[in-house]
Amino acid sequence: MRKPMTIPEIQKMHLQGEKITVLTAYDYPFARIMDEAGIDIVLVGDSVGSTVAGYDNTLPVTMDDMVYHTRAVVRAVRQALVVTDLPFLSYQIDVTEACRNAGRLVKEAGAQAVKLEGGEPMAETIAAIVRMDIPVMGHIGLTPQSIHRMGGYRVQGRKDEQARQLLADARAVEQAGAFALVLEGIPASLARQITAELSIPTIGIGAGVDCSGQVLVIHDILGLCEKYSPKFVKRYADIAPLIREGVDAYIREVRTGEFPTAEHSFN
Ligand SMILES: Nc1nc(=O)c2c([nH]1)NC[C@@H]1CN(c3ccc(C(=O)N[C@@H](CCC(=O)O)C(=O)O)cc3)CN21
Ligand SMILES: CC(C)C(=O)C(=O)O
Ligand SMILES: [Mg+2]
Repeated sequence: MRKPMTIPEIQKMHLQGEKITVLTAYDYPFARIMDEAGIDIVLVGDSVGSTVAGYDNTLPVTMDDMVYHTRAVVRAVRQALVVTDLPFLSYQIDVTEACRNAGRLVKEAGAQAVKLEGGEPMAETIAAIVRMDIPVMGHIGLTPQSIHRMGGYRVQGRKDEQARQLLADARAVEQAGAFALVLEGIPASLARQITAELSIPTIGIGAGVDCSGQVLVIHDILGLCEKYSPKFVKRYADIAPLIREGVDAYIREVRTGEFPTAEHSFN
């Protein structure tokens, strides 16, 4: 049996140069399947807003949403490390509120670590959460909670000045005590440079092959989210037609009286 994933185990993988695999999950059945497949980290992302709830972006997602989805995922996971996103407005107002909300995800929901978006300006917040012995994963580059500042989901760090800022952000997040850093939507060469500069692992999404690991949204790799098609998504399966096939057959059989038969009925 595989060893349960822990923060020290992630550090060991990184030291040994093993790629770290991360996928999002928001519910029991998906989490169960990817855990059994051997995923290293299950991320309960605030992308639950776009994938499951049908919002246009991640901003409406609440702390209660994240607690609910994390509890479902935690019940399913036996081996992987469970990390949960702090949603918009749960950590930006002040450090005290950030600490309380990070604590809720661990205490009420069972997350083993939390993730939050932002670089240098978030260093103090990251350090305070880490001081409570809650491991923090950073997230810089294309940070979806900054959609209105960015003016849409745009690749970040293409200009020299922005690239320098992202490198400073990455250093600040590491310095604050984060155990890993998500790099989203930045040029591959910049992600390679940041990964080389840091001693903590980087987890890329749209950040090229030279990150220490990769993360994608489960609905995207299975063809269940047609809303966005970012260049960085690879569709590994197309399950929407399978779902449609099952639903079509059910509707047809109920309408014709083919279902239920005696086999599905009680005497
Ligand atoms: N299902 C899902 N997958 C995600 O990856 C995801 C979410 N939801 N919700 C929150 C954000 C939104 N994300 C996105 C969405 C679209 C692009 C996108 O279309 N990017 C353009 C880049 C354009 C440019 O060059 O600046 C692309 O072509 O990939 C990127 C990230 C990532 N996150
Ligand atoms: C895509 C990952 C990094 C994320 O933040 C999310 O799923 O919310
Ligand atoms: Mg997120």
